Amino acid sequence: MLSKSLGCSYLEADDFHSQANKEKMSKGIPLTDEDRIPWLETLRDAIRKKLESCETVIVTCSALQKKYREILRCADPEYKCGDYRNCKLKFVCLDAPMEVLASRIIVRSKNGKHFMPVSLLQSQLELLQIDKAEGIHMVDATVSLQYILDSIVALLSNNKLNSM
Ligand SMILES: Nc1ncnc2c1ncn2[C@@H]1O[C@H](COP(=O)(O)OP(=O)(O)OP(=O)(O)O)[C@@H](O)[C@H]1O
Ligand SMILES: O=C(O)[C@H](O)[C@@H](O)[C@H](O)[C@H](O)CO
Repeated sequence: MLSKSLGCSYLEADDFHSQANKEKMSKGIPLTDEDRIPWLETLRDAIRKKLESCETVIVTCSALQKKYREILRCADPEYKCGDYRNCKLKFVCLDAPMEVLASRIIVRSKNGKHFMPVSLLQSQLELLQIDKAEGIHMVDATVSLQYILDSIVALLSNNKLNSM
């Protein structure tokens, strides 16, 4: 929705998972760093290609930990570790309480549309770690999709990302 509204390209991180990672998650087994690092590196390389051709790209990704986001930030060849403000990659966190996320995942898995079972939600939230210094904007994800879209477009057009 956001990429369409901006007229830019879009990458969904789940499309970069290996079959083995997807099978593991569908069995309710949380991924480890060993599983995640090659996945994040492949996604990083895909983002880098977009940046090299001066494209804007929207990426949706459960980049739960700072160290995972650091891998993605390296898609910007000029990124210097910790220099979040000057990094070309900007992060927005779609924030919702566990119960809301759980009910959405349950509906989605009932439709057979996704490999992610609700049993993995707890382990995902336990990993979620955001350092204030990263300047990541939290966007309320309990509201309508249109309102979420408008909030992110406003952050982008006011150049507010990374300026907390
Ligand atoms: N603001 C919203 N209001 C109502 N339903 C929503 C909203 N956002 C997402 N959903 C629903 O929640 C489910 C999960 O959304 P979606 O697949 O976009 O999440 P995601 O962030 O990509 O999740 P994951 O990281 O697990 O892939 C979908 O069925 C979607 O329709
Ligand atoms: O790092 C991980 O454990 C995975 O990337 C997960 O976060 C799922 O793929 C995602 O939540 C479902 O979309």
